[in-house]
Amino acid sequence: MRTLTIVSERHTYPVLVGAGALSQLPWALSEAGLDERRIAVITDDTVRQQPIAQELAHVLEQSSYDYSFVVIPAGDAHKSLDTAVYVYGELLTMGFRRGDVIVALGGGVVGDLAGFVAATYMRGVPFIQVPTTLLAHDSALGGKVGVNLPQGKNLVGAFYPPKTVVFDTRALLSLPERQWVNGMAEVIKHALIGDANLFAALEAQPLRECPDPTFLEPILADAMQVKVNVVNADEHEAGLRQVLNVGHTIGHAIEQCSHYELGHGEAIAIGLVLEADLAVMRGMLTMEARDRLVQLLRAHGLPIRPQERDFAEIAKRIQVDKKHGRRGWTFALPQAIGRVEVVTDIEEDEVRRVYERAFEGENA
Ligand SMILES: NC(=O)c1ccc[n+]([C@@H]2O[C@H](COP(=O)([O-])OP(=O)(O)OC[C@H]3O[C@@H](n4cnc5c(N)ncnc54)[C@H](O)[C@@H]3O)[C@@H](O)[C@H]2O)c1
Ligand SMILES: O=C(O)C(=O)C[C@@H](O)[C@H](O)[C@H](O)COP(=O)(O)O
Ligand SMILES: [Zn+2]
Repeated sequence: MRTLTIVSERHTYPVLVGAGALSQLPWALSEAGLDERRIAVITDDTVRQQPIAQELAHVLEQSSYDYSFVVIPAGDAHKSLDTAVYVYGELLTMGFRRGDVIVALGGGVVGDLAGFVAATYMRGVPFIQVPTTLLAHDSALGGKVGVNLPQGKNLVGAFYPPKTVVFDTRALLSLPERQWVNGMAEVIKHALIGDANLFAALEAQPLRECPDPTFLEPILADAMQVKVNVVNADEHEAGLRQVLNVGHTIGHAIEQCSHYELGHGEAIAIGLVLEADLAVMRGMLTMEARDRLVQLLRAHGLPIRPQERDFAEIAKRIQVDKKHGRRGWTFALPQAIGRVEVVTDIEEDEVRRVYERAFEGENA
């Protein structure tokens, strides 16, 4: 098992990663000063049926914790204020108090929503992330919590760090192949941002399915370390943290336009390609590096072309992205494999050009 450390303004917290990490949860609760608290485990109706949920219940029972499950419907369409209101109601019904603890058991949807509930219920209760998807190697770290609005992704939220993250990689054994691949998009994103060696290792041996834990752990830890380094330098996204958003300015718009038919990682893969095209058009990135990115995404079975033909629909959603200042649009664009830069003067017309070009010669 490996431990990474995140230094937040509120508190420093450990990220435990490895097969069997869940057995460390009572220790982690105790280290965070949360012994003998009441626990609400927020999860979704798919994760509730998985072995990892039974395992969590077993661990809590063994340590005599008083716990209850609060179950929400699976899927990004439910990462909403309506679902948060439902969860607040369930917590009130069970008499959940300020001193009690929320455990987010699930992928990024559960983590973001449960974290948002934790940040806001009675003005804030402690919470713990127990990620269960590969994609959540990203979402469980860094304290961004929130929900979507009909107008755009993650438009309401907070920076609210968990007390600890316990990532038991055995959870990934029940993940469907599509969800594995979905998570690989953010692993590739982390390699693109800050680890050219990881990028090359994935080129040499693509991970189309969950490998043996001894092989997976260092790869996962390297991807997570890229995020940890950025978050530790700029927790509240004053500047540098925007690099973690590469692929997302267009990707979020694509994700929402698909009405969440596309997974987050699938949409981000398409966004990464289009934003790499934009970087090439601006003379920031070589065509060779762009082609390596496209090949790596393809090798992992990720989509690389958008489906939504109406750029106006995409532009409407890009417009509400949280990164933009008052002048142009702000994008995080790749400069090289292992380096991303924030650009603040992107014109809508440039994005339209790369977007519409993606449909040219599509049947060739
Ligand atoms: N806060 C952040 O920093 C951050 C970072 C990246 C992504 N996100 C957010 O994360 C979300 C995407 O996360 P996701 O892809 O994990 O989606 P998700 O939580 O919807 O999980 C994907 C699917 O896998 C199922 N699932 C989860 N764990 C499983 C398991 N162990 N076995 C079987 N099925 C399982 C879920 O029920 C769901 O149907 C998006 O809303 C995105 O905006 C947030
Ligand atoms: O942690 C970050 O910062 C990220 O940008 C990670 C992204 O992968 C993630 O999807 C995040 O939720 C996007 O944040 P947002 O600020 O664009 O909503
Ligand atoms: Zn993301």
